[in-house]
Amino acid sequence: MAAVIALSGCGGSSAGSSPSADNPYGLIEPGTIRVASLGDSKPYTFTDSSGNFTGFDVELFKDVAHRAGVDNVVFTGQDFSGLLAAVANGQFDVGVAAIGITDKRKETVDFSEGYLAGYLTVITTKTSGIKDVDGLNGKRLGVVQGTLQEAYAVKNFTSSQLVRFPDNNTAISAVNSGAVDAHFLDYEAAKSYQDQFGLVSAADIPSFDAPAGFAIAKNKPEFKEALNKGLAEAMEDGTWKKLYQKWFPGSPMPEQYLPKAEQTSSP
Ligand SMILES: NC(=O)CC[C@H](NC[C@@]1(O)OC[C@@H](O)[C@@H](O)[C@@H]1O)C(=O)O
Repeated sequence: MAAVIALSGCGGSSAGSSPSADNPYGLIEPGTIRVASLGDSKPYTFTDSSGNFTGFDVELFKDVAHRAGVDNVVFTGQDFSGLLAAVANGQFDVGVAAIGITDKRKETVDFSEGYLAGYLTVITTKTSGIKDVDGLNGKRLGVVQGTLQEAYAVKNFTSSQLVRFPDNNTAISAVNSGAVDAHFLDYEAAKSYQDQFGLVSAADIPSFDAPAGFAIAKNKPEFKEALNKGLAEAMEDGTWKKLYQKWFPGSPMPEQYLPKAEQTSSP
């Protein structure tokens, strides 16, 4: 006898609830923001030793949510490949995980304004002999399923054997065990794994055309507007800069997210 699972009536469209007076952002549960995130993309989004989610993206989102009037923010770890679908089908109100904004992804979800533009990085062991992207020819390259790295590698690293992983931790274990020769992930996460395991960077590929944004279900204009307003305030009052310096010390700082008075390049 198949168990009949009664879904708690949350009304509204399949992607969470429709906005109403007591639920202006159309959240699944009024007053709570449910966030789909990742546990192993340090320092963007990761779980610390007590299992709490933290990192640049996490702290920036919590700041923005506070500015939007919501302080009850619940993070859940996901595989990256299922994250956008889970937001699109209303399981979560938002995806926060250094998710690059692309037109392809906009077919599934909507995005806030961008809040972080950086690089995609190939990391490898000191003994692999891989010193640049040409060194990837004939080699086994790890990618996390569903990432921009996967899409880029399929298009550009056609002489490599791509090996798909559910997350960075399993991919890095494969690099360390020699099951793959290199892994392709985000710059700051790469730096974190390099420090942890003595790995080295072989290539940094700019991804400025796909800055990270908060992913939300389509047709949630009130929620999107509140997130964008909070992001703009956090950038203008220097909160963004403070978090960037905390989580990415020493990294070059993109100017476009600094207070207007500190932006030197012409508009
Ligand atoms: N957390 C992940 O594994 C996401 C991997 C990958 N992040 C790319 C990105 O959003 O990372 C932060 C910034 O460097 C962006 O420029 C970049 O596109 C993606 O969106 O597919």
